[in-house]
Amino acid sequence: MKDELIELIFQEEAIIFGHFVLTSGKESDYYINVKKLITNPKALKLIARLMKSRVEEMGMGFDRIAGPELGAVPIATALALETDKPLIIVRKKKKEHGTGKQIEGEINPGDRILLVEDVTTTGGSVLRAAEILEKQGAEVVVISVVVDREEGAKEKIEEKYAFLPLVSVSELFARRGLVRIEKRE
Ligand SMILES: O=P(O)(O)OC[C@H]1O[C@H](OP(=O)(O)OP(=O)(O)O)[C@H](O)[C@@H]1O
Ligand SMILES: O=C(O)c1cc(=O)[nH]c(=O)[nH]1
Repeated sequence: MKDELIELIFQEEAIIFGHFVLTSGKESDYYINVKKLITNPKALKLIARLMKSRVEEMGMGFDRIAGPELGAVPIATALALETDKPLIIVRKKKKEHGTGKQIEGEINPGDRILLVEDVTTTGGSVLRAAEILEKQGAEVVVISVVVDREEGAKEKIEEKYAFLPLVSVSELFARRGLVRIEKRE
């Protein structure tokens, strides 16, 4: 399944080259456009199945699945359908009207959460979501991501949580026989 995902990433042109500014403000000469995968039913199903089997292999029990806006929402939804576990969506900021909520979905104190993300670079975005969930009494037990860019997220996340990337960027580059000149700061 993992090889199939790596193939799809190239087939769907979910890795592109050029000059990109990232969420963290860092700059990069490549970009993982996971949106290409999460809008493709075949790829989305594959991601959900792979995440489910990897989490099961770890033997990690969880009660709910959470995904931060935006990229993780389809992934968390597909995984909720695959596992029959309830879904939680974490907004980037509180809704400014209506319910005023930042979290959609129920959380009971002590609920064990599988938190998913599309891409991790510094890990800042997913760790912010984890903090928001924990303020509501949840316990984040594992963070799973489709592609980890290996730019510090793993080290930061593993200070507190189990981390489960489906694919790391070095595996993508190795598959294509590409050599990364250097990691940009
Ligand atoms: O690990 P980090 O350094 O925090 O970077 C990764 C984050 O950047 C992207 O989000 P983006 O802000 O592009 O949001 P989107 O999903 O709403 O497009 C991605 O979806 C992660 O959330
Ligand atoms: O760090 C980011 O913002 C980022 C990097 C990347 O490769 N893809 C993405 O969607 N976001």
